[in-house]
Amino acid sequence: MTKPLSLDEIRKEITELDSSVLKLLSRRRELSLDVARSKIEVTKAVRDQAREEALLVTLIKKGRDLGLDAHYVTQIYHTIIEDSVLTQQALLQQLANPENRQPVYRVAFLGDKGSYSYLAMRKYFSRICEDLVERGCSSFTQIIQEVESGNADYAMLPIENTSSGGITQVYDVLQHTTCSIVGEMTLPVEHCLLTAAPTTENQINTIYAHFQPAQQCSEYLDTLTGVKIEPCDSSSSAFLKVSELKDPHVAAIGSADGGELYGLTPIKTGLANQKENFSRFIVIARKPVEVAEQIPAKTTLIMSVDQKPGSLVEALLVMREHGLNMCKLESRPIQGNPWEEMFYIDVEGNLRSSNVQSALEALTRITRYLKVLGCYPSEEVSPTQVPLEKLPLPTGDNTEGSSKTKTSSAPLVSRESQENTQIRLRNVTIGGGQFVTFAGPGVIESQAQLMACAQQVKEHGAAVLRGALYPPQLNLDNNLPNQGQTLQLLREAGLRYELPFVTEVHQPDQVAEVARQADLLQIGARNMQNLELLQEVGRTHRPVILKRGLMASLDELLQAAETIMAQGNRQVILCERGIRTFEGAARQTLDLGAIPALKSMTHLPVIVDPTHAISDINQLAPLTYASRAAGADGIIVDIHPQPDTALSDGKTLSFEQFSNLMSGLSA
Ligand SMILES: O=C(O)C(=O)C[C@]1(C(=O)O)C=C[C@@H](O)C=C1
Repeated sequence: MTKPLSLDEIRKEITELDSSVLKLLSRRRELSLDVARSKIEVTKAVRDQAREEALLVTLIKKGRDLGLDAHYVTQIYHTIIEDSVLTQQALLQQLANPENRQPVYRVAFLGDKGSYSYLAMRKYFSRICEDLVERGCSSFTQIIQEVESGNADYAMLPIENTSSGGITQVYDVLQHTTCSIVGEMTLPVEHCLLTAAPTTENQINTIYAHFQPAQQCSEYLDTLTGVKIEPCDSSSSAFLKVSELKDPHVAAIGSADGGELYGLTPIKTGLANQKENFSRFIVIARKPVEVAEQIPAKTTLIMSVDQKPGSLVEALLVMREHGLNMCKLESRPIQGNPWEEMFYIDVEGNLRSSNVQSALEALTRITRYLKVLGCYPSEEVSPTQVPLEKLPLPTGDNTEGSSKTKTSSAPLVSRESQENTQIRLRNVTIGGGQFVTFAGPGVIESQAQLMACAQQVKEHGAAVLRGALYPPQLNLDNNLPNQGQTLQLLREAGLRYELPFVTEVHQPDQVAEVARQADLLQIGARNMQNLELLQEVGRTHRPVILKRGLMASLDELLQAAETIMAQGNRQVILCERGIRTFEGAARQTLDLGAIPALKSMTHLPVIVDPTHAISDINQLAPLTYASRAAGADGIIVDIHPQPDTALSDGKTLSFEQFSNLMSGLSA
């Protein structure tokens, strides 16, 4: 028998392997630069998602043969491809703007080392130059002045955040600057509570924070009592203050990476109101840049229009007439002209292109003021997803040619009112023709059980993680995670496996908190006619799965959907889950006929949950295929590492059975 390797020997081999991986990554980067050069001659776009998809399919297959799971391989290659795209874009931009090339740039930003602007600046310029001279500033006006006066080559300015919205002071300085926007980047912002001395959260009585992070964490801060919030002019000055005080009662809000530069340690993470908290930054320079044709470009305009009815609409219609997608519209008061607004508009398009040029000509004729703030490469590299079926069946469109039923007492849900509703959850579209699988434990029992299920969900190409929050039919004394813990577990699993997640709401007072964290809400069959719950869910912006009541007619289901939609939330997914009949073989009878019937009555997506309508788990796959054949947009299934011990009251698939089901769906 060979002697097992010692820890030192294993580590030596790991280090050698990692060095080889780095060499290969460096060679891959060189090759992507060659690809970029080859694309100049043929003016081919940098991004080729068909090629990415084919590559991912090959790599996932190869990975599986080597014992690597699909999620792991996909995650790594999303990062590698993103790097490849951004590296190619940086090269093409340099070639398109040779006069801007310098080994060292001077960059102005808010705060000092460790601020979010500092982290964004380091990340953005790492691809563009060899070194940076950092010019930390104490205000946005000072930052712009640094560039306008020639003290800095560039400025990095935060422009918007997914929790707190547009950064109005930055919009205001842009109204008067002579500089141009030449770039953008998005940074994930993970706010933490950081301290300099060993302590616990409940000992903290003072928190130092910049206004923006404090606003983005307002819901967390509102839960604290007797804690003083000390405003600072940047996150880095908050770090500095806390590092100087070294007091166990004092903390700062900021990023873990930034805090580390000041010797601070995070004692709590994930403080932001939104679970996915991102900030977008813009890069400013004295002169505009050209954007290479191979790169997706954005153009930012500011304009003011006449103070008469319809002026803004007329201006916006110009974008539509020229086929320009507008990805941002903000307004700010015009300084010095009370009640007059300046509109900031981002459109997807290159300033040099004929449609942007002719749109600008048309706008010049109908606006009072119009200025291009800049045209710059779009840095959004959305990850390519490999679809479950390489050739998806057009399941969502089975209603074509069917008579459009008028549901007169439910005008919002009626098929007459519009074409099929499609609901987007990150990269998943429900109701768009693809059959979507929702899978996960019926009842969340522990972190290990949920993580194991989430791993399977991802590995087998299901699109949404499901997990029940409160099992009302179970005794809650038995150490199950409570509502807060369950949401936290789902959030962790969703983040780790990049899966949107759905969970059930039972009472109106749960809705706001669940809607803050989950991607999708679910109303159970027994609550289908709970008016207050329907109305509360209708007031949120989260899509909702509405299950048909055990004894509800299709009209009653549609009335319930109408109640939700009447409150403003138009993102309703209907779910057939079996109804009570005289047949006692299973708890309920799946009404397959409801699928095409609903499809002819409403434009809303329809999914199926067969969990309670089978007497044996082997009946689940045939009903799933039948649901797809009948035109359903998706299926909900329960999975569990040990189905025999599952606390869920429905029939549950083992991982192996789930794997077989997913293979059947992709065949
Ligand atoms: O093959 C290409 O065309 C590339 O640009 C390379 C690459 C990659 O890194 O694999 C990068 C971007 C494209 O979207 C597709 C693939």
